[in-house]
Amino acid sequence: MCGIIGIILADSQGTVAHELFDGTMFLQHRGQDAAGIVTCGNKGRLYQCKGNGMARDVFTQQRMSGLIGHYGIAHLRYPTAGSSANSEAQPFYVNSPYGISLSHNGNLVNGKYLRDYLDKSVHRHINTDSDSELLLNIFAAELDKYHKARVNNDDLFNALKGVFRECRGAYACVGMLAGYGLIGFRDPNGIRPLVIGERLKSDGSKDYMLASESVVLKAHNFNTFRDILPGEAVIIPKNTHKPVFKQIIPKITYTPDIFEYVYFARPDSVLDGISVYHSRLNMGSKLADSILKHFNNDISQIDVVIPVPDTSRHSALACAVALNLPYREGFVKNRYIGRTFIMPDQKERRSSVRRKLNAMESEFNNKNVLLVDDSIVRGTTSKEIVQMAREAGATKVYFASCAPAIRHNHIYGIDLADTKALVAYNRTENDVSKEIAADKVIYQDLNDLIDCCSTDSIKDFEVGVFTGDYITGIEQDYLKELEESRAQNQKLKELGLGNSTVNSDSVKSEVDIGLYNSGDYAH
Ligand SMILES: O=P(O)(O)OC[C@H]1O[C@H](OP(=O)(O)OP(=O)(O)O)[C@H](O)[C@@H]1O
Ligand SMILES: NC(=O)CC[C@H](N)C(=O)O
Ligand SMILES: [Mg+2]
Repeated sequence: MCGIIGIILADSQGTVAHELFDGTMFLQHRGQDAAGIVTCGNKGRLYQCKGNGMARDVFTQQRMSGLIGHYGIAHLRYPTAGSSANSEAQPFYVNSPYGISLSHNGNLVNGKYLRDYLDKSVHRHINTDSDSELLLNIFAAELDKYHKARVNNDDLFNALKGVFRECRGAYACVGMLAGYGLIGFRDPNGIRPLVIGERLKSDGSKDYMLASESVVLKAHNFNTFRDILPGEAVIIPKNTHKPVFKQIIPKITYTPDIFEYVYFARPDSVLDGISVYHSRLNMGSKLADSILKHFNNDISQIDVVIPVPDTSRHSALACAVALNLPYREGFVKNRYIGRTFIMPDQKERRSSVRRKLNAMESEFNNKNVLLVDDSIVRGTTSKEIVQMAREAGATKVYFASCAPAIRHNHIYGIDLADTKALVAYNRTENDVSKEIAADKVIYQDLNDLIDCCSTDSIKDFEVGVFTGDYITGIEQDYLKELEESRAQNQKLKELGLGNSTVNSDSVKSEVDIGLYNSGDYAH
């Protein structure tokens, strides 16, 4: 899913890097693989610090001290295209034209076409397998068409029109044109989120921030904010320091990815006017209805509702209240282990569940427990958790999911390339119960989930992961190629070649050209 941030301060002598760094702390849950910041100094020079790792490890004090300038962008990466090579850490940069850097959240689904177009028609060199590098180069190629020494807002908006025309898929982006200012834009279906806010200063001037989630804005006192709309762009030039909004192309749909509400986003964010927290409470209450149905309205055989920390906590509580059953925190979460689902490989994910969650016997011993999680995806967590509940003495273990069964790829920003890895793939509910060794598995109904998130203005969501119908459609063979490339990356990683220098084109190397994309230059 990735997290993106852009900030421009009113004070042109100010330093933005600290706030960008602080902002990444609020979006770490969106990407744990790589982090990056690029700032722009007064002479229009860009300063960069990026590489693989969590934000706190990449942004050391020493590296941060070199990030000069009052505007800049940041990125937290959860790889969903290409590989997890250092060279694919974002923001990406191209020096021509004008010096552009870009942070992208989402996935393009017509990468093959874009790669071909960039190569054969506009002759731009692409150095990695990242779709974000393609997007940036499309933008650069569009801007190049004006053959101008200096561009203006209209040129930028027109170039974005070209981006919207060429790029298919999900993209919420913040970009920066060296010496010019900040840019933000969102795909015409509004699949991935992007919020803009302002912070009024005592002298009447304003700072501006763009971010994936409202929680970052609130935390930094950017109190007036709104969502960038599908197909809309904003430019905040450093000279005028006034945001200029433009609907670049008419919105096609307004269909945010429902998985933001199920799992991705922080509960204290409001995205597209929908409170993530409230949607999760709704999911818990609605799930109670399905549970009652499954038990023919007799839940006397359930003693206690227990959440699977972290994400399902609020839903599980609402579910327990609706069922009039006790709620207990039977699993203690180790706060030093990050999200397991977005870890890059399965072995790591599996062992992390046990390191992350520990069962308290007193809450399980001789009890029939109803475990509630936000979703069951590969089943890594649920399998382990059910077993832990039994080891802790549970008599019966029922497992309920706030999301419906996941049987399809998520193509807009979740690393779920291989459908066969999904525990519900080609399996019924009963099969899934057997697979995770639960006594019963209960899923939320899709229409109920949609109801939980709907508002007066947004009633449709991107739900392809549940239905296999994707809002943008996909390029022929896209899924097959995605599966193949992700499988190959996985194999290389298992062989320990993911970051090596072995002489093979398919190996992602630390020594991919480092001119603009190395993470280590700042040591
Ligand atoms: O079926 P799986 O493949 O295991 O995926 C689903 C699980 O992964 C996520 O937890 P995660 O540990 O990533 O994050 P959380 O702490 O926010 O719940 C999610 O909340 C589910 O618990
Ligand atoms: N999860 C995301 O948004 C990833 C962005 C981009 N597709 C990448 O893999 O770097
Ligand atoms: Mg979880």
